[in-house]
Amino acid sequence: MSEEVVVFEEQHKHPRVIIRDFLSFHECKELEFIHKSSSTVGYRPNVFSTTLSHLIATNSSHFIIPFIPIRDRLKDKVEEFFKCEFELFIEFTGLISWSRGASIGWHSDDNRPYLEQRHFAAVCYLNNYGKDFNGGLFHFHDGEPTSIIPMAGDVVMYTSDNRNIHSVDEITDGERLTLALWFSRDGSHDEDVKLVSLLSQNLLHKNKADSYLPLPASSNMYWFSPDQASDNQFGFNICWARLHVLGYDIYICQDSSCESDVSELLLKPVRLVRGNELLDQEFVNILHALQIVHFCCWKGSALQTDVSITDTKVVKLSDEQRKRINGLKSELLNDHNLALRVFRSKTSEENGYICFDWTGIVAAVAAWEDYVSKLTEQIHLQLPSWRMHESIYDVQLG
Ligand SMILES: O=C(O)CCC(=O)C(=O)O
Ligand SMILES: [Fe+2]
Repeated sequence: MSEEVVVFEEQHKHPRVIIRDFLSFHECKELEFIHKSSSTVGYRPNVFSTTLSHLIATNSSHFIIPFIPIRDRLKDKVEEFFKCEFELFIEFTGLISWSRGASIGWHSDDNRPYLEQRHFAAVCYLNNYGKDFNGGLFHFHDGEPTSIIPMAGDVVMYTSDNRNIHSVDEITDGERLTLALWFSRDGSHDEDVKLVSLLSQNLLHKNKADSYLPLPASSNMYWFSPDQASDNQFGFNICWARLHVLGYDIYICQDSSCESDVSELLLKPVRLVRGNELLDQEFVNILHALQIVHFCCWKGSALQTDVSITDTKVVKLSDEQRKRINGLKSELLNDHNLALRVFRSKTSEENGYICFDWTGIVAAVAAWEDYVSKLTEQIHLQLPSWRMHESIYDVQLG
């Protein structure tokens, strides 16, 4: 599909552009996979985010690779459209999802002292209004267009100043996902410098073989509470909840009965459970299991065809194991209905209830390993050039 650039009258008064089909279906789905398996609770109520520095901090630096060509293309387009070639730096890159209850009133994106460096914004829509979520329309206060209906693959670019005051309606259902970037003319706010330094510290001393297994951040970063301002004990762990809405339970393998610290629990090996079936396959921690399940959702039927399944071992869950699962669930998912309201997808197909089969998960384990090891190889090949230039870009390796 080729992109279509939509420009509007009074460009000088309201510098903005929409590009339809800027991202491919594959790019949207890959970023959705990364977000749903790596996000943390965000900076505002009912918002979740995945930043590049968070990916590095959780041993998932390789997930930066799919962002790189997209960032390059976005920066080129912003510079071309707003006529500032070679002048911009990327200030922030992040995947941001909003679920039921999230909204933002009229604002410009540079409206706080600590945001003054933001000169341009690019918001890419990764899923669809009406299908994946309801509510969440984008509005400009003045000029054309007055509203934007988010559609996967489209991007809106605008200056961050008060010529582009905008708002987003409250999400009423589902989860609205975007890739948001801000650009600055001020090189001291270049996020690449910071990211390259983090990558260097994280990757240089690591054993390549296990460098792609995820490592959870502190547990409060995954704790959703209805009232985020207070240290509310009600709510849920978002990793557990994302698996729960897809029909899975988590069995924590080592004896965790005396474990009171949730952070410790998140670091333990886990197994996946569905109904009274336990898959006889250990994942290093809950994030690892979450990645496999979302990888399976992403790849779907494409997985089964090229992997032969001979050793799918499923055992019956014992009463003792069920008791332990329920005990942990009452702690980590103490508001079950809230979790469903926040994460339940609008389409039951995506919730994985149709044609569920353990062989899909087993196939996903092998295919995921192949996928992440290739990304890891890429990051090790490109990092020396990034270090040299203090910039993250698509290195053409001859
Ligand atoms: O997600 C959108 O459509 C815009 C979000 C926004 O305005 C912001 O994060 O400042
Ligand atoms: Fe905004």
